Amino acid sequence: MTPLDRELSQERTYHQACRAALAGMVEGADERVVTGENAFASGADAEVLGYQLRSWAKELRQEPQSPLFFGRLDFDDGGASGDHAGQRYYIGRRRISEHPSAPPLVVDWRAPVSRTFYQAGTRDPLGVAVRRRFGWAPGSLGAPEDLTGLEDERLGAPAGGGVDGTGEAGGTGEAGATGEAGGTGEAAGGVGGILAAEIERPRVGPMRDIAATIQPEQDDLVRSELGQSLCVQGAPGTGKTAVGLHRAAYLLYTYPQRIQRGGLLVLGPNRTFLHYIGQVLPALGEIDIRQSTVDDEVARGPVRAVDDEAAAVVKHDARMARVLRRALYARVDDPAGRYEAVEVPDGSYRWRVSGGELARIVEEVRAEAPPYAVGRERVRSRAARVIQLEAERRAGPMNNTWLQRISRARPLSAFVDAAWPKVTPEEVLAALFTDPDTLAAAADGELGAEEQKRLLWSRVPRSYKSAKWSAADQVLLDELAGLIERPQGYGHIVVDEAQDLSPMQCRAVARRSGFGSLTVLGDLAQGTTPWAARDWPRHLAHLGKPDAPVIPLTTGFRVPEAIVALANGLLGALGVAVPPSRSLRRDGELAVRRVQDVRAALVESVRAALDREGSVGVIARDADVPELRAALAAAGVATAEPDDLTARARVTVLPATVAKGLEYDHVVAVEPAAIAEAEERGLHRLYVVLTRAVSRLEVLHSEPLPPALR
Ligand SMILES: Nc1ncnc2c1ncn2[C@@H]1O[C@H](COP(=O)(O)OP(=O)(O)OP(=O)(O)O)[C@@H](O)[C@H]1O
Repeated sequence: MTPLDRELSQERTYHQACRAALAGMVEGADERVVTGENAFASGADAEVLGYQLRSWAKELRQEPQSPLFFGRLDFDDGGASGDHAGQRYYIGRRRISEHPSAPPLVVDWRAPVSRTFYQAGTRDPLGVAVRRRFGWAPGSLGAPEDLTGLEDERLGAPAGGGVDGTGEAGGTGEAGATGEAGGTGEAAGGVGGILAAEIERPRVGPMRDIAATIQPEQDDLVRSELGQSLCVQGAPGTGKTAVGLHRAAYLLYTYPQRIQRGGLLVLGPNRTFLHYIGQVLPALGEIDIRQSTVDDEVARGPVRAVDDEAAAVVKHDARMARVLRRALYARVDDPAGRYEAVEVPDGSYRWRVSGGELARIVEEVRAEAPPYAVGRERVRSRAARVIQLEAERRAGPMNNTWLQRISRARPLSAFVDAAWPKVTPEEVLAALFTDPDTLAAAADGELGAEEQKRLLWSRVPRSYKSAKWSAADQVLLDELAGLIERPQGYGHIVVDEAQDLSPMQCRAVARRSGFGSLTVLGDLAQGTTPWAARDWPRHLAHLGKPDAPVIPLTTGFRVPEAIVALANGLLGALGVAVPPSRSLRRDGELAVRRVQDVRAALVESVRAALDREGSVGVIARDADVPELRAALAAAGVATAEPDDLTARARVTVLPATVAKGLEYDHVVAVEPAAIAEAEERGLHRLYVVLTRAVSRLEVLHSEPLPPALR
C-alpha cells in the first residue's frame, strides 16, 4: 500500500463516519418533529417549533446526496492559528456532528473558520499548515470508492498532516500532485489539478455549486456583509452567477433572522435560466429562496399585449416615473380654496370644517408626499382631528370610539373620496393611454409629442378592466402600485444579468430593497435590451444604491482563451468600457468554417460532437431555429428544448435570445451575421452567443462574417 492509498483509505473511513452521523441527524430531526409538537403548553409555541423542526427535517431529507466534504485544513501550532492551533477541520456543504453540541465532524463552508480554506495562500497562510482538497469522481453521490484523489498544499510550517506521496510541492506552497483526481494539469494554468479538473469537466445537466473551489476574489464577494450592496462587473464565465448564488446561501447562513424577516430573492433573466441554476441552492442546503424574474415579480396579471419597440422604449424610460407620479397626483383635487365646508352631524350637534381648513389639510399632506393611500387616510384623520378639537373645546374630552365614528361619517368620507379619491394603478394607466389631454398634462416637459403618441392606445378598451397589458405596462403598473402603497421589501436581492434591466425595472427592484441590500451582477458588454445599461453608476442610481462599489471579476472559468480572443474581437464595436479578462483555460478548440450548405454542415458537426463527452448547444438566430431542428431531426439527431436538463438530452438547439447565462461543452454558432443583424444590439447578442462554450466552439457560416469578427 502506498502512502496515498493509506491516506485515501483513512479518509474514506472518516467519510463513512460522517455518513453515519448525518443519518443520525436526519433521524433525530424526524423524532424531534414528533416530540416537539407535543412538548409545549401553548399551541402557538408548538406550532412555531413544530414548523421549524418540520422544515429542518424536510431540508435534511430533501438535500441531494453528494460527498460530505471536499476539503480539510490542518492548522499549525504557531501563534497565527489562534484558537485553531493544532486543529483539523473537514469542510463540506453542511455541518455534520454526532450531537448538536459535539465538535463538528464537518464544518459548513460558510462558517468563519472555512474562510481560511478559501483565503489561505503561501504569502499569508493564516495559520494553516496544510490545505487538502479531495478529488471525488464526477457526479459522485459520496460512495467511498468515489474518493479517488487528494491534493495537499503545504502553506505554513510543516505539521505532519500532508501526504508525502501526493505533496510534490515540498513546502513551496504550490499545489501538489493530485493522486487520481483526474486533473489535466496543463490546461488550467496556475491552478491545482483538482480545481483544473472541476473547471474542465464536461458539462451535463443543470449548473452545479462551486463550494469546493471558490477562488479568493470570489470568496471576498460571497462573504461581504449583509448591509453592503455591491455590483460585480464580470466578463462571460467569470463566475458572477455562481458568486451571486453562493452569496445568497452565505447570507442566509450568517444572518438567518435578519434575512428571514424580509426574505431573499434571486432575480434572473428568464425561466430557462432559472431552471438551469435551480439546483445550486438546494445543493447548498437552501431550499426556501425565491428565484424569479423581474417580469414575474411585478406581474399583476397575465401579459396579453406586445409593444412595438418604439413604445416599449418610452415605457421603460426613467422619465416615466415622473409622468406616472404626476398622473396619479392629478387625481387629488386641486384645493385652491374651492372646497365646500364639511358638516358632520353628531346627535344634537353638527360639527363643521371650513373649506379653507380642508384646503390647508390637503395642501399640507401633499407636501409631505406620503404613499398615495397613506395620504388619503391622513387627510381623513386630520379633518376628523379638527372636529375633535372643536368638540373638546365645547364639551370636554372625546373618546376613541367617538373619533372613529366621526372619521367614518358619510359627509367626511364623501369629501375624502372627492378630494383624494381611491384609485387603482390600472385605472390611472388606462386613463393615461386613452386620453391625449390627460397624457399631455402628465407628460408635459418630460415626453415629446411623438413619444406621447407612441403611448396612446390605437384601440381603446371598453373599460380599464378589460385592458390588455404588455410586459412594459406591468412595470408601469407596479410603479403606480408602489406610489399608492409601499411594497414589502426583501432583506436581500441578488440581481443577475442586471445590465439588461430598464431604468423602470431597476426602480421596481429598488422598491423591493429599500431597507435591504443588493448584489448586482452583470456585464455591460452583454447588454442586449434596447435600454441596457452603458455604465454602472447611473444604473446603480436607478437601483437605489448609487454608492454600491463596482468590483470587476476578470478571471474566466468557462471560455477557453482562444475562444475568448475571438469574442473579444467584438468588444471594440460594443460601445462599452469593460476591463479585459483572462481565461484560466488554455485548452479548448475553435473552428470557424465557411460552408456552402449550413444545414448539412451542422448535421455533420453535431454528429462529430456527439462522439465526445458533454453537452452540445446549437445557437442560431431565433427565426432559424425551427428549420435547424427539423434538419437535425431529418438526419436522425434527437434535439432537446433548452429547459430539458436531463443527461439524455445532449443536443439543444436554442434561439440566440435564450442563450444568456447558459453554457454547453460544444457550441455550434450558426450564421453569426444573421444573429448580429436580427436586432438593434445584435453584436452584443453575438458576443453572448460566442461565449457560451466550455470546451469547443464551431462557427458555421455561408454569409460573410460580421466585420468585427474577420
Ligand atoms: N471558482 C470556481 N470553481 C469552479 N468552477 C467555477 C468557479 N467559478 C466559476 N466556475 C464555473 O464557471 C462557469 C461560469 O460561471 P458563471 O455562469 O457563474 O459565470 P458568469 O460570470 O455568470 O457568466 P455569464 O456572464 O456568461 O453569464 C460555471 O460553470 C461555473 O460553475
